[in-house]
Amino acid sequence: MNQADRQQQIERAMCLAPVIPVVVIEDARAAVPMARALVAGGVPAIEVTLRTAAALEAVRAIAAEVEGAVVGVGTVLGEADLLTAYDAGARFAVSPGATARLLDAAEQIPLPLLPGAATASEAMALLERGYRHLKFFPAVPAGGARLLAAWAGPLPQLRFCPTGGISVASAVDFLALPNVLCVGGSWLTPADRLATGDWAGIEQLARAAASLRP
Ligand SMILES: O=C(O)C(=O)C[C@H](O)[C@H](O)COP(=O)(O)O
Repeated sequence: MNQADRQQQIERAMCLAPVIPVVVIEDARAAVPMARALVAGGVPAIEVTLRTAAALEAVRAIAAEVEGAVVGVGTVLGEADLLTAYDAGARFAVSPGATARLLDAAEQIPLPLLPGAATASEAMALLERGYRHLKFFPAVPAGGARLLAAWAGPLPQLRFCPTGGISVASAVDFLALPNVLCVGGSWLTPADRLATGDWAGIEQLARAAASLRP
């Protein structure tokens, strides 16, 4: 898989809905009903962070059992994370930043990577390596929609998924920008709703997120 194919695949995932939910899953048994609720609400691309012991089992279950879901893996820090994500059936990987070692590894694995950038120099370095789709992280603390709007002039080739500190209110500001395809956020899958199995509540949050694009 070449970089152009990877970029096309990641763009497809980013365009499925205005929001990619960023999930921290503690109990893998919640994965399938949670993903079904998100898909039913109109939010099919789901990022499961590698921050918990249950994450990979959750990715495996969603990939195998949830029709319509496009599951990705987040908090990817190195080659081992990329390999385990690929083996678990992930369709894309997301990293908070980028290192040369991570990018070298990503070129060896047929799994599209959405790498994080927070400065113009980081974004330019990724553009040099063929990345046109980036995560902007941490979106709100790093400068919010005003910073991304400022990048649209000198870096018009880049498209972003801002993530980090985004709420429903700030999502609207980001989604109005020409260089934003979607935003990422944890607000669709709150820990308490996952713990109590409130799938109807998660579907409702997904439905509201799916209708966010102006
Ligand atoms: O895990 C990763 O790879 C990250 O980069 C961090 C996530 O993007 C944020 O944790 C999003 O969470 P909220 O800020 O609560 O919406």
